Amino acid sequence: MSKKYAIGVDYGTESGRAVLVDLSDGTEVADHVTPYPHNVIDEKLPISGIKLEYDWALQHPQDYLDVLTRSVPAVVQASGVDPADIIGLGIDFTACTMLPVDAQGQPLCFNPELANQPHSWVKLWKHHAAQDEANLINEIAERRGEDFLPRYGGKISSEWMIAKVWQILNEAPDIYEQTDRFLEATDWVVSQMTGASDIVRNSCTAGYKAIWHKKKGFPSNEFFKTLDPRLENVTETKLRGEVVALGTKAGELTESMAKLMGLQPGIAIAVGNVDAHAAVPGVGVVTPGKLVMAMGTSICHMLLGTEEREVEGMCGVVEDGIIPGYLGYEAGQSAVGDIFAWYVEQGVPAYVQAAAEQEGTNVHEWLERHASAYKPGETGLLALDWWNGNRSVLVDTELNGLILGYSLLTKPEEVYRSLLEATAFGTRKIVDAFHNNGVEVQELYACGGLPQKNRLLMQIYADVTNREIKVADSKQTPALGAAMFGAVAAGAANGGYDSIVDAAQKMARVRKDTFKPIPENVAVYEKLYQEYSKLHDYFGRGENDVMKRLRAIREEARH
Ligand SMILES: Nc1ncnc2c1ncn2[C@@H]1O[C@H](COP(=O)(O)OP(=O)(O)O)[C@@H](O)[C@H]1O
Ligand SMILES: O=C(CO)[C@@H](O)[C@@H](O)COP(=O)(O)O
Repeated sequence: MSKKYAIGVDYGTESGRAVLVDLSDGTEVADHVTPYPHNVIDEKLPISGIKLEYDWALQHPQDYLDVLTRSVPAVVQASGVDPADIIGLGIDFTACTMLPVDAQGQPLCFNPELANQPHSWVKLWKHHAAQDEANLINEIAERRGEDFLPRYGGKISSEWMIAKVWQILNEAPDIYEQTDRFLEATDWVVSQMTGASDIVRNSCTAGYKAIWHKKKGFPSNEFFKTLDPRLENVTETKLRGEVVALGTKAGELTESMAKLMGLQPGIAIAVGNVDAHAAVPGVGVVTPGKLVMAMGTSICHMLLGTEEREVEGMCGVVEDGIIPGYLGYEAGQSAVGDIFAWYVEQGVPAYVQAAAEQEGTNVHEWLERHASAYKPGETGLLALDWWNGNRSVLVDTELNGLILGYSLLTKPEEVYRSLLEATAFGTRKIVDAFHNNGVEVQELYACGGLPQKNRLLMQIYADVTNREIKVADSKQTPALGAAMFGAVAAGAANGGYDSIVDAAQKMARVRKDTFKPIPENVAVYEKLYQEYSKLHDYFGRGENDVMKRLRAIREEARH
């Protein structure tokens, strides 16, 4: 039999990338990135120019289709592989990235009559404007003693499906009415490839983002009715659809999409998946004790366990949510690379930019090099990494960033280093929350853009967590994982695999070089972490709500 291949498509925050993978050993034969033409829409709507409120983050669904019709043919062409040997395709996506669609499965924002309504567009995972709804969901769930709350670390996030759906109902009841279904973007894109009239939902986003449970289903109608009588039947109406397990074949590629994507019609299309979750088999992790960090604009922390434990502020624990047969745990930090990007774009003096340009390097690399000259603790700075709120363990999008310890002598590279360290302390909080609550974390695995870009960052993470970090060999780990799920959807009989464990064992690799904790650094960072924890609790657990008061004053000033 000739060699067989699968394609994985990874939908990130700013771009989508396709990778064509050799199924015999996981070699990434070709990859191609399509930046989203509309990127993150957070100021004004396309075409109408209507201004968006603070904390909004939308996307254009056409950008997702563009990735399929640009990046997929590009990898096929670059690889020289015969399309007849490409047997499956899987995708992974940011989540909860959701959209309202009509009865034909078309996004409401494609309708020219609705395109000027912000609520008809895709709400990106980092759309944080449904916090009021999330607060009420949590209050009511707690009052009613809903048993789902502990599975989500005690709090449902404003980033997730139910809060976003409720915000639409509250602020644009006409859009809510005209919505046939609310879909995760990952399920919508899959339906566009399979043409399935009966759209399927994947168990991963249903479980982590829409409070669905393998045995118990969604929360009761009674619960939704208490939230708002208009939501009583939402799970049977606008959230309806069969929920199917990861690795399942959602359907086959249609003739029309095959033509646009340069593939053969009829190949297996796997049900959608989440970027961070796909990355776990992508680095070869299929057993407990190994925390996978998908490190990019944000970090998602993924871990397998054998028992359901309650862990403060985790995003969720879902049976079979990552790898069948295990409980999949997720936690995360809402901004990591985004914080460094903010500093590089908004905080760096002109002389740094000029120096970087003169040396033919970028500003991140310049700052990393200069920050590396400092020893842990030497900057005298300490920061809280809440530039985009706190996802775990506090689950509060209304918290903000903080840097302490400035003096007239503070240098830009010292600030940069303090930001790298702050994100490492945030990760340590998550590692400790799992480990101290019975979900062991022995070693760390890193993938995503950051481990390839910043060695100082990775060494700081090893030192702060006092754990060895293995780095994925793949440059596109979530896409590799998605391709594995595509191969599983195709099945061994067609040259793919029968299980994700088989696929991961054959196709995933980590680099030889690892980041090991340096004992002197560990000791200093332990002291700094204790200080970080004090600040964390003081500003994050209600002792001083100054961050929330500042937000309220800002809102008043804006209106
Ligand atoms: N040298 C660097 N050091 C640290 N962060 C960097 C560096 N270069 C880029 N970044 C950050 O990496 C992030 C993008 O990560 P990447 O994994 O490529 O994207 P995504 O999260 O969208 O998948 C951006 O937030 C950017 O600020
Ligand atoms: O929240 C999740 C997964 O649950 C992510 O999709 C979200 O943090 C976005 O990830 P990226 O930073 O784009 O890699």
